[in-house]
Amino acid sequence: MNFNRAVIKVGSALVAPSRDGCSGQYILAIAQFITKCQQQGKEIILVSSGGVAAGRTIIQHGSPKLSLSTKKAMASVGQMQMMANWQRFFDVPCSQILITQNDLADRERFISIQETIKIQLANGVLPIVNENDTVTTKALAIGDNDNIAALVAQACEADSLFILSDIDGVFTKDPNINDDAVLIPNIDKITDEIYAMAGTSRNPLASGGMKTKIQAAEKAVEHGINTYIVNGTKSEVFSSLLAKVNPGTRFAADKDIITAKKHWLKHTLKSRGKIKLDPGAVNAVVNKGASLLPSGIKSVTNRFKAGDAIDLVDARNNAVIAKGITLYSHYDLKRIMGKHSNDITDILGHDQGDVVVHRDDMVIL
Ligand SMILES: Nc1ncnc2c1ncn2[C@@H]1O[C@H](COP(=O)(O)OP(=O)(O)O)[C@@H](O)[C@H]1O
Ligand SMILES: N[C@@H](CCC(=O)OP(=O)(O)O)C(=O)O
Repeated sequence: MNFNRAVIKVGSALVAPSRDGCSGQYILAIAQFITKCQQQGKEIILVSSGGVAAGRTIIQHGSPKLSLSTKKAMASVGQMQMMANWQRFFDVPCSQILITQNDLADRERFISIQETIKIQLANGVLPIVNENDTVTTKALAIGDNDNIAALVAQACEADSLFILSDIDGVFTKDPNINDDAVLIPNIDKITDEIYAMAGTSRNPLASGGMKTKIQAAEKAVEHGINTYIVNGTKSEVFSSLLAKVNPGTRFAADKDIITAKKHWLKHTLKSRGKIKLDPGAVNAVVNKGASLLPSGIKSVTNRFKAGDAIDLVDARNNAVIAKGITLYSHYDLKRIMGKHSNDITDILGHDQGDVVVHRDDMVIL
């Protein structure tokens, strides 16, 4: 359980336990844990939820089910309260980093976030990240900080991710509604069976429940990041972590780490379209590690630009075999599909290179 750089994700229930403004009830023990880690020379990045719960008393609301705009208004005012609440427990300066899915999906912005965090860590700052709720739309929002925390852990090359919630870890079913639920201390492989155990949250101000925590763990372990889901309401949990004892559920990091870029491509970028490949192209891409040439493309679906992520589909059975970044738009691809690479310039009047999807910009699924 050794770690040098960790992302710690703190859920709404810990920041604002009564769902009405912030409290120090659980934050104090978490802040003490972070301080002890920092004193041992470890680097910590905090991902904190709780903006909506913290701002709930300030924005008027009628029904218990809040609209997206009301939640955004709460989040933006609650963010100030939440940051102030954290800062009062630290002597080190805290920084506020608000990000969206678009920021993480754009390679340049991803690198910008990465550089900012690294410089702050080198200067003894505690970065505190949350989703920028004001500017997100329903379609674009990652919508939960569990997944954001996994992506941040990847961006700042953390070796561990701690997801602190109001529950001891992953149980065989939701323990809040099933008395016979049993805690699973170690998960070596995240299977459909594990996902089937994970339910939603009963807290209307939280977003994901256990499902998004498992998704986050899957993203993180695949990137070589050990992930823990532990109970942040129990101060003894932090003594266990400092004593290198697992107090909750541990997901072991994948030994076969895929590169940062492929991880970003697979998990963060949304596919904008699909192209169907003939058997020769499928074989070349899947078995020979080749780039995709226009000659192997049989059809193009949806509208997309050069630089977008698209699905590569086996035309024989419609199975998605890979995801990659296309160097050509749907419009250009419709004109060069099935053609030899040497003919691209003649057909289009320009060319972006011989290949449609380069091997380095592709992940096999
Ligand atoms: N299999 C499961 N194991 C543990 N908790 C589960 C499970 N399925 C659903 N849950 C629920 O997930 C909740 C934690 O998620 P959530 O409320 O979103 O926390 P946070 O606000 O910390 O992100 C638990 O309180 C529990 O009710
Ligand atoms: N950006 C939102 C985070 C919502 C969220 O992910 O909540 P949770 O499931 O408690 O981690 C907020 O600050 O309230």
